[in-house]
Amino acid sequence: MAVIEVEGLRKRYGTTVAVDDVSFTVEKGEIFGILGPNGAGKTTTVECLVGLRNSDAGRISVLGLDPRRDRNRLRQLVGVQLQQGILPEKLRVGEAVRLYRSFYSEGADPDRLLADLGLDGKRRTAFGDLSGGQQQRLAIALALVGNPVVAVLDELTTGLDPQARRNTWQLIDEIRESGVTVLLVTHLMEEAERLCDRIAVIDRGRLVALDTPLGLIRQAALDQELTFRVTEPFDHAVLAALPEVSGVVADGDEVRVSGSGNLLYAVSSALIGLGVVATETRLRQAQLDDAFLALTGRELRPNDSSTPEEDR
Ligand SMILES: Nc1ncnc2c1ncn2[C@@H]1O[C@H](COP(=O)(O)OP(=O)(O)OP(=O)(O)O)[C@@H](O)[C@H]1O
Repeated sequence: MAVIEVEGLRKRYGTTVAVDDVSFTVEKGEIFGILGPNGAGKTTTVECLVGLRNSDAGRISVLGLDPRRDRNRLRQLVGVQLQQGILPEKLRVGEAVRLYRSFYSEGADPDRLLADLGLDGKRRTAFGDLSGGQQQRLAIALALVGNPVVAVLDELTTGLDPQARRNTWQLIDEIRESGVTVLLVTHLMEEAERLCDRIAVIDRGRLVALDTPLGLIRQAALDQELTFRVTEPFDHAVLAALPEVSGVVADGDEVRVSGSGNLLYAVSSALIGLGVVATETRLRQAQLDDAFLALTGRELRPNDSSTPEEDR
């Protein structure tokens, strides 16, 4: 069942086309990623979805509701954590969660939620005194306090150190297990690959591809690369003639074979047939970032440009 339907979404700011004819659907219970570089139009897309921004054209349905017309009803059903959740520095954690809880007719127990997010010891701590990781967890708590059917999380782990990032990912897994549909906006390849069931790749406002992480890699039809060392020279033409092989390059005793399909099996069998012993064998499969580069012609920004903050 589709929880979110977007058809032909367009949004421009003056002469900048931020979102250009984007269409996708999000199914119940999935973690759906919107992946793209800075300025790709990700935030604008989700802002339109949750009724924070009016689109110029297109049709949006979230849980059967129109975000513009039914914004108040939708607010009860969709939890939103947008970039840089800004709270007053002096607002305490417990106060913030109770305040947000009061916006909903039904919702989570604030104390239980804080305990679940590992913030129960921080109830009396001011927002400004939290670490980056704790601020993120509070932002997630605020997005979940209304027991939403759909959670929209924008740049969830930007600025977190690797450990805090992994903890947050674990949390998202748990949110999904509780039945919440998650729309995750990210520019982090690893995050998208680790968490998302399907990913919409957006570049310069346009939807470039939409598939599972593995499907995106397959769509990009990228080669694998097999590297090994040999103790004695052999006839490379035997490997080059294999249907799985697209190229063979030798550098001293190191051989690099690129290709597709069951490359490892095909090359290993051929080497055994030749009586050649291969050592230090390594197989490099294409990753999502290779697929992104192949699909868009450019790289995402390096893993994370912001300064990681310690998760105290
Ligand atoms: N309020 C605004 N007024 C004018 N231009 C805007 C506004 N908000 C976004 N833009 C422009 O629209 C384009 C898409 O921006 P958007 O924030 O949606 O992208 P994004 O993919 O979320 O990027 P980021 O990850 O940097 O937030 C960019 O060129 C941006 O400069």
